Amino acid sequence: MLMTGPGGTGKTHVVRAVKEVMAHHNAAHQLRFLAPTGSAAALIDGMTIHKGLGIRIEKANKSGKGNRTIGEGEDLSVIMSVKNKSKLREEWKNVDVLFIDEVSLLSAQLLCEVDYTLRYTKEKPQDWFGGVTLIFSGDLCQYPPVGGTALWMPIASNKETRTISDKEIHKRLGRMAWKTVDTVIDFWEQYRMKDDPEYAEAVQRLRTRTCTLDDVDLFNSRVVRSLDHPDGVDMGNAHYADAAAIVDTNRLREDLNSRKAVTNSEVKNRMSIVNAAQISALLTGVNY
Ligand SMILES: Nc1ncnc2c1ncn2[C@@H]1O[C@H](COP(=O)(O)OP(=O)(O)OP(=O)(O)O)[C@@H](O)[C@H]1O
Repeated sequence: MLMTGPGGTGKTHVVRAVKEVMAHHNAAHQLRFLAPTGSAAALIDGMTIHKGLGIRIEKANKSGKGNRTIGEGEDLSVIMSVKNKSKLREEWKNVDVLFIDEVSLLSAQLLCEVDYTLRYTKEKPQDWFGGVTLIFSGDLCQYPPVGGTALWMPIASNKETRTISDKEIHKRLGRMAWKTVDTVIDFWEQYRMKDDPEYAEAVQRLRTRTCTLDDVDLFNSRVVRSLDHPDGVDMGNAHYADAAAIVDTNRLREDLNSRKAVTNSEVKNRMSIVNAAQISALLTGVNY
């Protein structure tokens, strides 16, 4: 099943609600919640797909460019990797349903690995996803996967070749796995921007790449104030106390969040306390 619709229509909200209902009925162990990235996983209190299914990030063939000749009885499993096999079987033995959120970030190649891993883990090699029911949630108009092929991308017709790269095999199998989705639920009611219908309509046009020049003016009128944009929106203004800002770096996000926390504590006449964390592990190649 696929639950889809524009951002802010409540897809993640439903995923969270299902989780709570199942926990209430002591059936939480039958469901797993995964997402392609750490941030998306955190929103549903889940794990990344790689962690939840023990999929190694590096490939057996690191370049992905090496060619394999198909039809020589070669087993696909040799180019896949599943670690801690018995641990994985134990962890997944009671799981019947897997939710994957932010599906636009899921590549065909990774879906192929999810399918293979579940077949192996559930010991049902003949069944798609090892017989586990997959519920995808997300919006395919949003960000595509990094370094992989989007699930909606059609596969080019077979060029009568017997030589095919690992990456291509994964892509084709992932696309076939995606094609097993037979139920689509469309979300359309806007919750996140319900108090700002003008903005919601412009965002909807941005989603379908049909923005007007007025939309561009509207977006530009909402740029946060900075040295580059001295006339921009002042997030410290009480009018914008509940406004969400979209930023392009984690650093800027942290900066805005801490300023907002200080403003909120001043408005509510509360003291703000900053706890500095000390990094004890040495991470090579990372600058702080
Ligand atoms: N049925 C609902 N009733 C009340 N509030 C809701 C409902 N559904 C969603 N919301 C609220 O609307 C906001 C957006 O919801 P949510 O994050 O689930 O949307 P989404 O479709 O997953 O968006 P995105 O595609 O950007 O991840 C959240 O603050 C959520 O709490």
